[in-house]
Amino acid sequence: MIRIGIIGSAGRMGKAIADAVAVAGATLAGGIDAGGDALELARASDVLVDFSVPRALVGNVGAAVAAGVPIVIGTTGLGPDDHQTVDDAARHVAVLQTGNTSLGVTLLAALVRQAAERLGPDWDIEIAEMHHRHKVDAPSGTALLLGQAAAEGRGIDLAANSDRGRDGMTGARAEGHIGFAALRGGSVAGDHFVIFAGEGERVELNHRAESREIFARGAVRAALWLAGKPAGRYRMADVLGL
Ligand SMILES: NC(=O)C1=CN([C@@H]2O[C@H](COP(=O)(O)OP(=O)(O)OC[C@H]3O[C@@H](n4cnc5c(N)ncnc54)[C@H](OP(=O)(O)O)[C@@H]3O)[C@@H](O)[C@H]2O)C=CC1
Ligand SMILES: O=C(O)C1=N[C@H](C(=O)O)C[C@H](O)C1
Repeated sequence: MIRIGIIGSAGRMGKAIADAVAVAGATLAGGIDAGGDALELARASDVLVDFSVPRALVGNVGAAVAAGVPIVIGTTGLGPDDHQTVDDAARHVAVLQTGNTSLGVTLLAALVRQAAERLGPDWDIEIAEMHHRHKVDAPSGTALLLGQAAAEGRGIDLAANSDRGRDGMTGARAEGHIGFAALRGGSVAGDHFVIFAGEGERVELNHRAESREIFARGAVRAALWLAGKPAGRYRMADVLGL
């Protein structure tokens, strides 16, 4: 049986993942939180699942590489340096990094890419998201993942064509940009809205998470799929065959 080690095990997602490991009939190798020994956990695991905080990424990925075990990274709020860290690690072990492990969002990203490509540059793209009051990063990892899908569909660079929050005298909308808006409140597990606004019509593609269970189930599915895979950077679409 495949042994899964959880980083961020006492957190909201860590607890949900532990439940999903049991449901999947896999073995829980253990879990750590702040101050825990990631290398010790990695050595006891066949695969690591990291849903913690961005500042722990370098140490967690380093432990995976040192122990030679694959790692699923679900932590969001990652910056360009973190993505470089992930790319470097993927030369040594199998790494799957994603802002959303759910089946629904993985499909949504494919639909968004297709819509952006087919509708063309005259359609403005806006991405809105709502999450629970405890969430610390914005825009959500999922919103950025969906923005990246839209940018790929359009053949543009997301970082150079984003509006991340408008306030005050912003001027008219920048042509071709992808806009992001973040709402926070209550216990919302994660809602995402991708709006294609054209002249006289709109196309809206949405996803609503009803609980964290969908992310946890997807994370465990990804971990079981990743265990034993050769080094490389993988995506949820690879796991789900989408
Ligand atoms: N990809 C996806 O599908 C999803 C991703 N997420 C992302 O997962 C992450 C966690 O979310 P959530 O569970 O809600 O957050 P929580 O704040 O509930 O949990 C985070 C956990 O990480 C632990 N932690 C903090 N620092 C470290 C460290 N240095 N090493 C190891 N563990 C550490 C915390 O422990 P302590 O209390 O000791 O500080 C805590 O238990 C977020 O980035 C979130 O956006 C969430 C849902 C789905
Ligand atoms: O912090 C959360 O809760 C979530 N984080 C992920 C994100 O940033 O997109 C995924 C999900 O939406 C829940």
